[in-house]
Amino acid sequence: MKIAIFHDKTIVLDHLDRDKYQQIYMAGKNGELHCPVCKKKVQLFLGIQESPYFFHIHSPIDHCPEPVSVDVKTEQTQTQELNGFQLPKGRMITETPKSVEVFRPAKTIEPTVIFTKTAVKNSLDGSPYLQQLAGNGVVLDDNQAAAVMETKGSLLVLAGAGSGKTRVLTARTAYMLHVEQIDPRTIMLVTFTSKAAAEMKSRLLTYPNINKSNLNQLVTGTFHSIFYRILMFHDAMNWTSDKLLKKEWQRDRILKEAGKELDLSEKEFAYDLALQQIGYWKNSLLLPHEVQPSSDFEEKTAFLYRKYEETKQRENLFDFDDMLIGCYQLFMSSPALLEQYQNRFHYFLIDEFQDINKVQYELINLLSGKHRNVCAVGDDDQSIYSFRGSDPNYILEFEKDFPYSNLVTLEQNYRSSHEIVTASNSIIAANKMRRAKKMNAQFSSETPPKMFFPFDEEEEATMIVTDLQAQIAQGANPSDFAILFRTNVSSRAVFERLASSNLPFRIDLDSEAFYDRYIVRSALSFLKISLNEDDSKALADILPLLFLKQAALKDLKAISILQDCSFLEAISHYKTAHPFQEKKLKKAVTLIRTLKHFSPLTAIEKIEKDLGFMDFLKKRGNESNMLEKGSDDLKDLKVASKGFNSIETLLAHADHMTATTKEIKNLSKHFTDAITLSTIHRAKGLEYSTVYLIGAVDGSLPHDYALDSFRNGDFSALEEERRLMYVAMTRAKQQLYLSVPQYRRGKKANRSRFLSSILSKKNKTYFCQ
Ligand SMILES: Nc1ncnc2c1ncn2[C@@H]1O[C@H](COP(=O)(O)OP(=O)(O)OP(=O)(O)O)[C@@H](O)[C@H]1O
Repeated sequence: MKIAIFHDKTIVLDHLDRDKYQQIYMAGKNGELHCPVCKKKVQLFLGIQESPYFFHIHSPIDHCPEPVSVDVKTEQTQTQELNGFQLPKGRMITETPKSVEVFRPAKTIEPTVIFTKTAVKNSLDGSPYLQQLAGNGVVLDDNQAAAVMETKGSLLVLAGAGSGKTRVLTARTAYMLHVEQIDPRTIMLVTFTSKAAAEMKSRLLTYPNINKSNLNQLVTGTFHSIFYRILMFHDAMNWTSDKLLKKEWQRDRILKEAGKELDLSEKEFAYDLALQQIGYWKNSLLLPHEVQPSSDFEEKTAFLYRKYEETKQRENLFDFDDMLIGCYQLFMSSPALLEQYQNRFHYFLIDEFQDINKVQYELINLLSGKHRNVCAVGDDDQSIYSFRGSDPNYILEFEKDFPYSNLVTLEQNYRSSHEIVTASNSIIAANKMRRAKKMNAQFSSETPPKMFFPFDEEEEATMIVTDLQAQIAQGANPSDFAILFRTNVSSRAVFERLASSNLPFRIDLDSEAFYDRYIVRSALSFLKISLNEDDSKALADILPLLFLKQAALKDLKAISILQDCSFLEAISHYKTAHPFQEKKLKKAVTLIRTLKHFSPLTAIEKIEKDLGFMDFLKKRGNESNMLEKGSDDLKDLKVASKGFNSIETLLAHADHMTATTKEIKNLSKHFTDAITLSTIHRAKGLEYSTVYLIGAVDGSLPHDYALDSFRNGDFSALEEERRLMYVAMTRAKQQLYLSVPQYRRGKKANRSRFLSSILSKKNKTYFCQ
């Protein structure tokens, strides 16, 4: 049914402005929509699989006939007869749509190549042990078997997405232990996470002829855990765990202390980004005196880096990066010790080699100096950690440092359908810096990937949650689904929609809740103090935005007592050395007072423009976090605020969401069957039956900062973004949905430039924006 009644107005979907769909959807949820025929409650279906329609809440099968077409130009006076039914009088809210935008149905991404199952030879005659493994369900194809059995000399296993890296590494270890009878103490097996190491060990235990005592002698773990053990063994006094700066806030505290010397504001300077930059320098083996800053931000950060290292040294502390640098320095300063370890380790197996950084690479280079038996397993197309110092060049130029090494390429993708694999292949093929390879799928699915076109982030969230609800109602398990996004902040709308549904979901947020973010909180504090002029927390939050120091807080409180006025009023009496500033403060107070009379969106726009929030953000400039810019937070807040009629309801919602985020962060760890909400980075190595990738538009994926670098002539960041899209797409086994919202952060968005390669010529015309 395409017609419904909203209060006394008739809504005809085909004539409804695109930006109103979400509002009407919410009206339906709130019981404000009615059937024009039977007058019972209806809701708007806003999903991915079908175009929107109204449905009766209590009977999914519409029993009322659709009234015939409505003449939208007719101004209705009393009543109107439609198909024999009387429709309520009243004006239609949709007579002339503002925009010509119509709902675009989801688009199927047809594969460009027809599926032909590649005959995969399972190398059973190669080795009786591999036959035994196959008997145990661990079948290996020819290339996998080669990667398992080539144990002498260095080997690069270029393993495409879903090609069975883990299976290969585990089988290779078993093969070395059982068939080649290699002493487990001479093998070092490095994984990307300690969970991966534990999983590999427990899998190995199920393999024939592998016993626990053998496994216990194997040196396994992450780079950090392995090299920390070496340090502890040789210099336990200086490396006890109580000296480790485990938490980010501990490192942050040292940095902020150092920042006082430069008069850097705790709130305004992006200390999180500075910590990340310091980690990058350390992982690239750049000591403080070797850093060559290329911007004002880097200059300040280089100063903080020097101070940070001095503090650690003085207080005898260390951080995670020091574990690797410390070990590297230990080997460099003690050739005898290095030789001892070179004699000890004969074999190195390194997983996720594409994410190796300089210090890790140098350590392996040093330790393998004698035997050169390095087996590196990785996929250059999945290198996504350059901000931490990882560099795909190590995999691209492996043969340079390990001459005479062998290469095995794993191109069978056992995870994803042919339709997903071909789409992913087309996308990644556009990267220049990569080793050529092409994945082949093992099965075809009935359901090729789909692109869908929500109006904006809000509708995107609604459409996904509607789809999830339908699929779970039909028997799918919540854990089959993942919703992936580029940055934490882009998960806001979908988080909110899931939180108000009854679907179980988990989220691994490594940042604060959206409404707790500095810029968002500050903007909301203006609204709070407008409602309650004595809100001291809100007062403290807005001071930097009024270009006042925190020290002013005490004075303002004193003024409010002495002059018996509110905290807000006190600002207008505040004396500074500059009359022009005092005048500005007075004007600001008048403006803040008026905010409560506006809608949340208008009020935020006033904060942005009339209160000089935008100037503040500009001044913050490149010190703000590159990835999650403050000005973007304000845009996101404006999108979120559109759904609220009053400032009170927006503020209540923000409080509720902040509390819910904390609750879900804690609770969701215990959920075993839940939908996953995750950044693409965190989803690396994982797989799900169905993946929804949100925000497949320029500015989101690829991220704005990569587009900026590209404009400045550097294409490497853009290539990393393309790899991120590739990683996201290849997490899906059966079904992949790419969301291309038409508006993002209140502005018209262009579909991600990466998608061009999966659109046929016809489709390209269709998508021209
Ligand atoms: N020879 C094989 N036959 C059938 N299934 C296989 C084979 N090898 C691996 N698989 C299966 O394929 C899936 C993907 O394997 P795995 O997770 O090891 O891939 P990966 O190379 O680590 O992927 P990615 O790098 O994309 O995370 C797993 O479900 C695994 O059990």
